Amino acid sequence: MAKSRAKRAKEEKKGWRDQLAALKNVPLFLQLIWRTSPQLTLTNVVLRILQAALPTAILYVGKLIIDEVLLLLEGSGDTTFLWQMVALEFGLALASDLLSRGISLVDGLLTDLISNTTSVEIMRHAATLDLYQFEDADFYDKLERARQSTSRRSILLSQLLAQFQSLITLLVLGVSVIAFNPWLILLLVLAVLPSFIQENYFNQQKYSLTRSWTPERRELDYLRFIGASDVTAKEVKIFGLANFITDRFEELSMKYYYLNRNLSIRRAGWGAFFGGISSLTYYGAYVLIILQTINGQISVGTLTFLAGAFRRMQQGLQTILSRVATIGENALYLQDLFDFLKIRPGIADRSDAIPFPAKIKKGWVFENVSFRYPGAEKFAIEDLSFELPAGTKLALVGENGAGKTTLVKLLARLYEPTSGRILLDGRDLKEYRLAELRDNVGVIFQDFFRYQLTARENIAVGRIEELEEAARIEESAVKSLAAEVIDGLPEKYDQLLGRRFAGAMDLSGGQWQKIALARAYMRDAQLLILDEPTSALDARAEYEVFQRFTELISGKSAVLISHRFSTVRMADVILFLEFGKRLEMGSHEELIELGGRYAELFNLQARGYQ
Ligand SMILES: Nc1ncnc2c1ncn2[C@@H]1O[C@H](COP(=O)(O)OP(=O)(O)OP(=O)(O)O)[C@@H](O)[C@H]1O
Repeated sequence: MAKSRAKRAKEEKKGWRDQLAALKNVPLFLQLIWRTSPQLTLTNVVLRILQAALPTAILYVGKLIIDEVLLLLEGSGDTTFLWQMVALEFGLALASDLLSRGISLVDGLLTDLISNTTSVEIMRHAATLDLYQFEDADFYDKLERARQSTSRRSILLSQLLAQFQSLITLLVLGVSVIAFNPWLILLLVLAVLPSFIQENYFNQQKYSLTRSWTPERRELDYLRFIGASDVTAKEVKIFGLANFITDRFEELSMKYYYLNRNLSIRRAGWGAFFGGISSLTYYGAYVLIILQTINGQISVGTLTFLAGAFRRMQQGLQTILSRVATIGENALYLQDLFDFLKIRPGIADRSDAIPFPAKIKKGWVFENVSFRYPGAEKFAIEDLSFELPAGTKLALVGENGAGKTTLVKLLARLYEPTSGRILLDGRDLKEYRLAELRDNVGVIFQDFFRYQLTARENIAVGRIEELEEAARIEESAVKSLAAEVIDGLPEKYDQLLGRRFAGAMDLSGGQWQKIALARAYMRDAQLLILDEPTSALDARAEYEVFQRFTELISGKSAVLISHRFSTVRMADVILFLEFGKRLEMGSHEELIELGGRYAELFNLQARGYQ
C-alpha cells in the first residue's frame, strides 16, 4: 500500500547530519566537473582568483584617492599621483566587469556540458537495469529525482566555484581589515551567524517538502501528459475526461502550492528579522570607525576603506554561509544521482558466464518453473514443466492472464524464475552471457512500441546496428508484408511515422503491426517469439502472416502467441496454459483427439467462422 504523505514527509526530513554527510559527494562531483572539461574548469578557477582580489584593490585605491584629495585641500598633495590612482581605479573597474562576463560565460558552458554528461550517464545506466525495476514505483521515484536534479547540479556547480571565489575575496579583505581594526571581525561574525542558522533551517524544510512530494510530482507530470498528448487525445475527447484530469491536477498542484506558500512566508518573515539584526551590527561598526576617525586615529580615506570593506565582508560572509547551506542542500540532490547510479541490475552475467551456443542443439526445458511478479500474491507461472526442442514452432494458448507473456519474458531472461529452472542445451539459462542470449532471442510483443521515427528506423530497431543496411531492411519489410505499406507512403522508407512531429504520417493498427513484424526478420535470432503482434489483422491475414513466418524462418525455433485457433493449429506443438499451469500439450491433431479444453475452444471458434 502507498505510504501516507505525512509519514513520507517525516521519513524524508533531513537534518544537519544528512547535509554534512551529503557533502562527501562534493569531491566526486568536482571530479565529474574536471573530467567533463579540464580546460574550462581551469580557466574558470584562474578567472575567479583574479576577480577575487579586485574588491580589496578597488577599495584600497579609493582610500588612497580620498586621502590624496584631502592632502591637496591642505596644500601638500601630489596631483599626478591622484590622477594615476583615478586611472588605476577605472582600469580595475573595467577589468572586474570583463572578468565577470568571462566567468559567467565559462560557467554557462561548463553547466551545459555537465548537464549533458549526467543525462547521458543516467540514460546509459538505466539501460543496464532490469525490467522489473522499471515496474517498481520506488525505482521510478529515484530515477525521477536523479533526472530532475539536473538543474540542481548546474546550480551546485556555479555555487561551488563562486564559493571558492568568495572565500578568497573574504580572506584578502579580512587580512587588510585586521591590519586596521581586529574588533571589526568579531562584530562581523555576530552580524551573520543568526541569519545563517535561519537560512539553513528553511533550506532543510524546503528539501524535505520537495523530496516527500516526488510521487505526487510524478503524478502531476503524468496528469499533464494524459491531459494533453497525441496518444490520449482521442479517448479524452470521447469519454469527456478533460475535466476529470484537470480537476485532479488542479487539486494536487494547489495542495503543493499551499504547503510551499506557508514555508515561503515563514522564511520571508524570519529573513526580514535577521536582516534587521545584520544592519544593526553594520551601523554599530560604522559608528566605531567614525569615532576612531574623529579622534584622529585613522584617516578619512581609511574610514571609507574600512566602512566599505566591512560591508563587503558582511555581505560576503553572509553569502558564504548561506551558500554552505544551499551547497549542502544541493549535495543532497547529488546523493540522488549517485544513489541511482549505484543501483545494480539483479539479472546480470555471472563471473563465469558461458557463450551462447552458436547453434542450439537440443533446445529448452522448463523444469518445475514458477514465477511470481515482485509484490504479487499469486504466481503468474506455477510449477510448469515442458520441452521446446530446437527447431520447433510452439504455440501458446490460454485465456487472458494465463501467463503467456510472462513465459516469454522468462525465455528472454527479462525475468528469472522464482523457483525451478529453465535449461537450454542442458545448462541453466542463467549461465549464459546475457548480451548474447538477448541477441539470440527476438521478441515482438503485443504492445510493441511505435517509435516516432522513420519507417526505416522503425524496422531497423530489430537490429539497430544494421540501420545503414538498406537492402536488409527492405528484405525484412518484404517478408513481413510491410513493404506494401511503405510503398504507399510519400517518403517511402524515409517517411516519418506517428503524429508527434511535423511531416509525420500515422499508420493503421494493422499496418503498424506489419512494420513491427519486420523487426523480427531483422533480428535473425535463433529463437523468435511473436507475442500476438498480429491481433489487428483479420483472421485470414493473420493466418497468412504466421504461415509465411514459419516458412521463412524454417529450421529456427519459434514461439507464437495468438487467440485465434485457426493460426495456432499450424504450430508443431501447442501448449495450453491455465492460471500459469500446463493444462494440455500436443499437436493440433493430438489435442483434438484428446477432446479437452483445446478441442472445445477450437470447435467453438470454428463454428463462429462458418
Ligand atoms: N508487470 C507485472 N506485475 C505484476 N503482475 C503482472 C505483471 N504482468 C502481468 N502480471 C500478472 O501475471 C499474470 C499473467 O499475465 P500475462 O501477461 O503473462 O498473461 P497473458 O496470458 O499474456 O495474457 P493476455 O492474453 O491478456 O496477453 C496476470 O495475472 C497478470 O495480472
